[in-house]
Amino acid sequence: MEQFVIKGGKPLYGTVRVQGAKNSALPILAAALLAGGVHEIRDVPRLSDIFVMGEILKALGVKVKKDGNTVGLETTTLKSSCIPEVLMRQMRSSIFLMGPLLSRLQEVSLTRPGGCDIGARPIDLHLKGLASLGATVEEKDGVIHCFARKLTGADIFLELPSVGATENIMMAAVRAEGTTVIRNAAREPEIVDLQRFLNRMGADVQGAGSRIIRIRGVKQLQPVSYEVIPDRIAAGTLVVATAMTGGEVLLTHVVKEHMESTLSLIEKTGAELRSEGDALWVRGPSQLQAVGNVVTKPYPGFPTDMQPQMMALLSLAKGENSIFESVFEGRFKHVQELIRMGADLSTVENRVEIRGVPQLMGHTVEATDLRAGAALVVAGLAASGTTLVKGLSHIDRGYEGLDTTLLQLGGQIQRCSSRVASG
Ligand SMILES: CC(=O)N[C@H]1[C@@H](OP(=O)(O)OP(=O)(O)OC[C@H]2O[C@@H](n3ccc(=O)[nH]c3=O)[C@H](O)[C@@H]2O)O[C@H](CO)[C@@H](O)[C@@H]1O
Ligand SMILES: C=C(OP(=O)(O)O)C(=O)O
Repeated sequence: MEQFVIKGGKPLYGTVRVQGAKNSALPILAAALLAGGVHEIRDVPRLSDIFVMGEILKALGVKVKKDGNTVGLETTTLKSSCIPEVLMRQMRSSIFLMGPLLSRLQEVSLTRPGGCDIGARPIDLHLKGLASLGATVEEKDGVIHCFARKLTGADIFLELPSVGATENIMMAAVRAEGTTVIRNAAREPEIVDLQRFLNRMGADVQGAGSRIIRIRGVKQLQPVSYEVIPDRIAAGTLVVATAMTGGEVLLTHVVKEHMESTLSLIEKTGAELRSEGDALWVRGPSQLQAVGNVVTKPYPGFPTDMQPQMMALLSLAKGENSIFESVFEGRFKHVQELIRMGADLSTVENRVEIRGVPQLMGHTVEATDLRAGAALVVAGLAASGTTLVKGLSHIDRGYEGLDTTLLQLGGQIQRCSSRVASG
């Protein structure tokens, strides 16, 4: 087992390029199945979730070729519509294969997806959406079998603006007969990126980024070469780390407009931010200030994927804050770990009250999910003494070489096997 050994208290300085977006790359790799031929997807971050997506695609018959951050897919050879359970369990994003397989092969068999333990994360909206397009959905002994000789456009209202359900329905609808309208659609930038990718392949999708998405079915799609957008959560995590350590960092490959809610909160803590083109300059304050109540919301609200990192930051802010988690009911597993590091936090249902402390202290802590892990790393960078962060498999799901990136910025972080670190 590996862990990070972090010697805290050193401000981050330097320039770093932000990775491509995990949450764009995963649905786009799945969407490539919609068109037979050779696709090239660029700026794909090297993450364990991307590796798993590659393994699933291979298991379905696709030829996958990786060269650095470029993934080549030969999808003509797609032959299976059955996703192995062992791979389904490894991540939530395995669910993205449903829409494309149903569209291309008229059927898909899979089990419920795995992923981070941050809540129940049902898939009812995905299944209802596909059923509205004419698919029959049957579940027996834990296996979901979904089939449709023909998919037909429909008017679909999502009870919640689910990111994954919006994307799955978009992918299933692009080759359906007629027009599909998704109402109360999620508006995340990654949905706009998926629309751009689908349209580049020849689809007719309009409205992503707004509450209503219209998809006019087309007969044929072509393979394409495409570059995914920058990762707004990876960028936000580095901004938080800079602000917490009182450092000064220039991030490149950033779309600032995708980060408005995160950046406006971080600015309120006293950090200075300036942007030009795709560059974002951050300087941390000598003392972080409280911002009041923070509530996670679907985009354009403050993202749940930044909540744990923001909690680490506010733990050091002068005054009192609270964070209300409105998206996932179980996304507070980092709270106990931050308390071990000296944070003054108390939880009441889905709200955490944060009373700022002058200093966090190094401790041995465990990442229980991806962003909880990111929060513990940024806390460790700012803390006095040494922090050991266990559970790196969670962090590696979403950050490409987080340790290498932080080392490049002068952070004192090392990836070690637990035996070496404790011996
Ligand atoms: C790969 C990817 O893009 N992952 C992101 C995506 O996850 P994901 O697409 O899984 O998240 P959703 O937007 O679907 O989930 C939002 C809420 O809807 C609920 N829900 C969802 C689907 C469903 O069928 N039924 C249902 O009740 C969920 O339990 C949750 O409470 O959006 C989340 C919310 O921004 C982010 O944290 C994840 O990083
Ligand atoms: C929860 C996350 O991702 P996923 O939906 O892939 O589990 C995340 O990126 O923080």
